[in-house]
Order: sequence, then C-alpha cells, then structure tokens
Amino acid sequence: MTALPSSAERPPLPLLDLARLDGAAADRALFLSELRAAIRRFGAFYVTGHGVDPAFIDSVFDLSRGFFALPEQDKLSIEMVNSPHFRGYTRAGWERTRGLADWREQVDVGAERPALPQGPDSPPWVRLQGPNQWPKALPELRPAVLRLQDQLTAVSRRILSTVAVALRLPEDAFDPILTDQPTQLVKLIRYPGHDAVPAADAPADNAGGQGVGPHKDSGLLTLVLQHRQSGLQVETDGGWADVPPVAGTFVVNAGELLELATDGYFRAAVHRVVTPPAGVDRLSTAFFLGAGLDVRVPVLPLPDDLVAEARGPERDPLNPLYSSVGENTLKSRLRSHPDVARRHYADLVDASA
Ligand SMILES: O=C(O)CCC(=O)C(=O)O
Ligand SMILES: [Fe+2]
Repeated sequence: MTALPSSAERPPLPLLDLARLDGAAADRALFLSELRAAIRRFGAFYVTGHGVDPAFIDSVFDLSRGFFALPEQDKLSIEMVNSPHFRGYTRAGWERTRGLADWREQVDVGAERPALPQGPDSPPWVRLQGPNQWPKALPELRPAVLRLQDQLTAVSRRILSTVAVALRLPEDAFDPILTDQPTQLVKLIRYPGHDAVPAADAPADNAGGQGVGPHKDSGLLTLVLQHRQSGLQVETDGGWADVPPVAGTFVVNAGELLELATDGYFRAAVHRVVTPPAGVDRLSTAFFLGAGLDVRVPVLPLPDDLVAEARGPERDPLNPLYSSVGENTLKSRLRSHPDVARRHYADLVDASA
C-alpha cells in the first residue's frame, strides 16, 4: 500500500492499486488485508489500476463543463422536478443535506430502464426506475455518460467481489444483492466558488461553505472522480481529512448497504464537500452502485473473528438505515430533493408529516 503522507495537503487515506490482484499470490494476499483495513478504518480509499482510460474521463469532464456552461433555460429543460425517477438537472441551492441547502449544481443519470408498472399495492420505490432526461443542446452527453456508467459499474462490481474475498467470503457473495439490475447512478457535479451569487429565488439557508453537507451514500459503493480542485473530506477519528484529487485515481466510499451487509464490521464513510474559494469552481463526477431495488439486504455470514469485531450498523435517529434497498434508496432521494418529493411523492411526504 502506498500510504500517502499525512499533512494538510495529503490525507491519511490509503491508495490501493487493483493491478496487484493480478500479481504474485503473496502480494495479492497483502492487498486483500490492506483493502479490508482501509475500509474498516476509513470507509474510503483511493484506487488506481482501475483500467478506465484517462482521456475518456477528461472528455466526460469537458462535456460536464460544457453542460454547466449552457444557458439556464437549456439546463432547466431537464430539471429534476419533472422526473418522478429523480433524473435530470438540479440548480445550486435546491438540494438539501442535513436540512441545509447544498451549494452545487448537478445532473443525475441512472440506468436507462423503462418505468415500472404501478398498481395500488406497488411499493413507492417502484417510481425510482424510469428513463433519464437528456439535454437537446448537448447530444454528445448521452453516449458518453452511459458509456461511463457501464465502465464504472464494471469497476465497482470488481471492487465488490474483491471486498467479498477480503472478508473471506466467496467472490460472488454480493451477486444476490446486486441482482442483474442494480441501482446505478452517475452524477455530474459542479461546485461554484464562494463568490458565486445565488439566484434571487434560491433557498437562503446555505450555511456558507456547504458544497454538500456531511452524509453517507445510500448504496454499496461509490466512486468519486475528481477534476482538479480539492474540497472532498472524509470524517476520521482524527476529524475531517482532506481528500484532494490524485491523478489517475478514484476515491471509493463504502455506502450504507455495505454497512448493513457486514453488520457494521464496515461503516459507511461520512463525507462532505466544502465550497471552493472565490474565483474557482470544482467539478466532480460520482458513480453510485446500489443494489436490486426489490432486495432486502441480508447480513452476510462473515467468519467468526470478523463477526466478533462487528459493531452493528450505526443507529442515527436522523438517518435510519433500511435493509429494504428500495426504501433505503428512496429515503435518501426524498430527503435530498424536497421539490421532487412534493411533486411526485406527495402521498409519502404527507403521510410522514
Ligand atoms: O463531489 C464529490 O467529491 C463527492 C460528492 C458526494 O459525496 C455525493 O454526491 O454523494
Ligand atoms: Fe456522497
């Protein structure tokens, strides 16, 4: 493991090279123990050797930059509030984390699947599945983002099967949770700098500097592709650690479903993004691998020595974890996007009020 030196610029997060899985057996075993230790301690790590072409990643960032530079009306033509499936564009200030407005704009793209039929007895989370919204003004976005989604799904699945082996489980241990239709989400994100002026009608309760507030991701694993600007931080036992961009790497975060599946042997990473300084903005692209919406996540049969170290999932009254994948996914979406919740899930929002 290349331990990055711990200082103001360099976080203590380990960097793991997936290419070591194809190397000598002794190093492979060492790799697995380093992987397990990294997720156990931080819930997060840098990964390299993932095989995704850096030129392709650059081209996605160029497209992302191009989308955010479009006239407001082109961006609003795919506004998320039009989609019961939580797909499309969200203006800066309209998403919320821990009750405060996040100062970032973003486009959410899920798996391209048809909307599911809904009957009176359908669980509400069936509404999560359905088509994406694509901007007419930037037709190149669709093929590039869907290709990225395919490639990052493959990388995430490979990391998950390696995590299974690191837990001394069969490498296909997560397959019944993932199913052949796992929840996939690509998010193109732009964080404006401190000086950017909020739109006159934007919610005013951004606490100054909340790019996105502290949270856990709701799925199994997240990959974060960072462009050039820092801002991502992971909570550690020593406080918030900076996780600056490192060329050629992704940041991997453990999500809530991994916390549930390991009965808290792994805890999901709590992370946030701080607003960039005046005069600069920050681009990132996150990929979230969830699970089959209709699955209930079991506690995996870990070896006894690991079970002895499992703390159970965290009990946070502000963030209950649901083993129903559909419920856990919908929980996070409704909380983050109250405008979508009011328009398309009024039955639930009213019922819980
Ligand atoms: O932009 C980033 O670096 C992280 C984004 C994130 O944590 C999220 O969207 O869940
Ligand atoms: Fe996140």
